[in-house]
Amino acid sequence: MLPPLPARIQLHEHTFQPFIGEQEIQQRVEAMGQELYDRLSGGAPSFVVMLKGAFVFAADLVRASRLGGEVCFVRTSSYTGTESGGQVKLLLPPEEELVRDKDVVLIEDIVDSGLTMQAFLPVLRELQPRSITLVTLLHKPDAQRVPVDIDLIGFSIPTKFVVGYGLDYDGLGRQLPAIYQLAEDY
Ligand SMILES: O=P(O)(O)OC[C@H]1O[C@H](OP(=O)(O)OP(=O)(O)O)[C@H](O)[C@@H]1O
Ligand code: HPA
Ligand SMILES: [Mg+2]
Repeated sequence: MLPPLPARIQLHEHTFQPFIGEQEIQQRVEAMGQELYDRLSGGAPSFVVMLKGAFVFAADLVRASRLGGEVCFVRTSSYTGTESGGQVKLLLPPEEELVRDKDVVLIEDIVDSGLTMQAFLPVLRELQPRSITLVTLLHKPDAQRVPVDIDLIGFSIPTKFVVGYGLDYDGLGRQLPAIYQLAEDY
């Protein structure tokens, strides 16, 4: 038998405590899938998944949406520990033919400072998609430093560092099935 999820998780030097449970996440993602289906009128968009953080959310959301279309992956990186370095590196760019003239559903795990989206959205727009629908599982409204137009938000959360369900702290914690938050202030 598998052990239950622990009430405290130690990643590197920090302790994390339960924040959003597996069931609550699954229920919200199912509802988001339904909303996405309605917004796109059951069409066939291109899903663009932001690696690495969005890989778990995207896997659940694309299935929950019942939509057609292709899935592609891009990768950006800007975080060390709990801080955005401010410099957003594009490590894997989008496939042009999956963006040009397509309805793009951009899947993010979190919009925090907004700097990743501020850097990446112009890259996407340059390829002239027909439309962009930005979906994020998590949003930290009080931490946002630049404006970002988000079409669909799973959970608005306070300004505390979180891990799990794809999100990491210095590479660790992505495979946790629930979302945990930093137990201490930072
Ligand atoms: O709004 P922001 O403050 O820019 O933060 C959001 C971005 O930060 C994280 O990515 P990260 O750079 O950690 O790369 P990762 O997805 O590989 O973890 C997260 O996955 C988002 O893409
Ligand atoms: O709170 C967070 N947790 C993990 N990765 C992140 N990237 C931006 N904010 C966060
Ligand atoms: Mg990260």
